[in-house]
Amino acid sequence: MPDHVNFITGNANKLREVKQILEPAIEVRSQALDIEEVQGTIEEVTKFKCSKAAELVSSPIYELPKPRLRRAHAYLLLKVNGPVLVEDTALCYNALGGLPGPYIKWFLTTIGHQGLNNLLAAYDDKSAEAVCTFGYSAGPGHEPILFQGRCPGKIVPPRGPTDFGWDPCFEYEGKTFAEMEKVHKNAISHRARALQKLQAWFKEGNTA
Ligand SMILES: O=P(O)(O)OP(=O)(O)OP(=O)(O)OC[C@H]1O[C@@H](n2cnc3c(O)ncnc32)[C@H](O)[C@@H]1O
Ligand SMILES: [Mg+2]
Repeated sequence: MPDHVNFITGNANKLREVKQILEPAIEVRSQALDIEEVQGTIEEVTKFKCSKAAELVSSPIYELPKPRLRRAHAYLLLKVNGPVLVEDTALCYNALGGLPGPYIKWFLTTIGHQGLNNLLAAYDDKSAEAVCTFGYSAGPGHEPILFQGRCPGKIVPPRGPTDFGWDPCFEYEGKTFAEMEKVHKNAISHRARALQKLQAWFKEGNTA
């Protein structure tokens, strides 16, 4: 297992949840970079974001794996790119064939919680899936490896605190994500399910 990951995100709530799930076993370092996001499938969006992050990020060389540390004094000012971890979150309505999907951020920003409900006004089927896709890249030129977690639920009028995205509108087993204790959400969420796969992959010895 690596002792840390470098999670690139501009979203403080995501970072908090990833820390709560991975630490203390794996330290979560972070850089807030605004990474360009392309159109495409959930997987394509995450892969592009991950490759871009690996190119853009730069860490001081003293964060390199131990063997390189020996010459640290001479190279303290050098920078390296990657490895990086990124994540993209989608909210997929079954009645809408998976939309808004990876474009949920723009829908939420533009039409808000009520709008997210109104989109389904013409349908009886209010079911949805929260999808979290992590991308891990060892550095520029390395193909990102994806770890995806899905959580089934349904879209409801907002209930609970409004501090994180669409949490108030996504109900899972009778409670919206916003109404749940954080530990409860972090045990069953799309993000938790994706991170379980990442943890299993690290445990197999893949530290890249
Ligand atoms: O820098 P990045 O990591 O891209 O952060 P972001 O906020 O831009 O995140 P996304 O591109 O993945 O867009 C996902 C949208 O869904 C929201 N979101 C992500 N995870 C969520 C969760 O667990 N519960 C509620 N809303 C969430 C988030 O606030 C965004 O509006
Ligand atoms: Mg984003």
